Amino acid sequence: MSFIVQMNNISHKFGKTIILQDINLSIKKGEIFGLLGPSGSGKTTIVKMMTGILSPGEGEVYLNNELMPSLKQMKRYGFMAQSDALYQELTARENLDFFGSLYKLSKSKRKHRIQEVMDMVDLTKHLDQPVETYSGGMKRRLSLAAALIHEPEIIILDEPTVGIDPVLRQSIWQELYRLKESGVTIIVTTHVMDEAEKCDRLAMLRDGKVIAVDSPEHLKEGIGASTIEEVFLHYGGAAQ
Ligand SMILES: Nc1ncnc2c1ncn2[C@@H]1O[C@H](COP(=O)(O)OP(=O)(O)OP(=O)(O)O)[C@@H](O)[C@H]1O
Repeated sequence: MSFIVQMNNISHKFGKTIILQDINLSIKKGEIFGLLGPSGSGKTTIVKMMTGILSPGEGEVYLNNELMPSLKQMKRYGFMAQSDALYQELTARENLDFFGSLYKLSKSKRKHRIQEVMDMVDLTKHLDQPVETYSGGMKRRLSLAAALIHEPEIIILDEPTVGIDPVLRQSIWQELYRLKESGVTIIVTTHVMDEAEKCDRLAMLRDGKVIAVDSPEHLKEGIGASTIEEVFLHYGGAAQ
């Protein structure tokens, strides 16, 4: 089995506070891997380490068997952060063109990809509208489009559907399934149980520790639970 992302014995402190303790995670190519845990459990810190934005105090992160941070590997990621990193006064097209140029895509490639990713997130009609006129949900979808512009092999989404209505949430998940079908590995953080159910495998986090890792079905079967919430409570997690 080849793993696209590996985190080995990761521990981390901010000041004197221990934030992560002995994290070991192996993510398979082409799976949707969820990090589920309450606010402050360390999800964002973990994904920042995966992308190489943050170096762990102890332990190693490997992407495609290469030790992170590696500039070459960093380009293989698309990262959709919690707060939208968009230029409000620019149009969607200008924003995407800018992100595409950061990844050194040619002008014609950018033009082609802008059309493709905007189709994916159903925003083509709003391409030439300034982002400040977008609704919150539209901004989230545009952020997803921006994270996909360079055709990344791995996409990391930090709480992608926070503040998004159920219909849009569904459409973002449909998009994630389509990406998975095309071989993209998807890593998603969430504190929402029903979203966790949609992942192929799930790591449950509490206080900077991994308390369980498996598919949602196996996690439930293992303890005879009918919901992921029950599993989380069983392993010592807190309610949302
Ligand atoms: N730069 C920092 N300096 C000090 N403490 C930090 C820093 N970044 C995060 N923390 C702390 O680390 C802990 C884990 O934070 P993290 O953002 O990884 O959690 P999270 O699970 O993503 O939470 P949320 O769901 O609220 O985003 C929190 O207690 C947070 O206050």
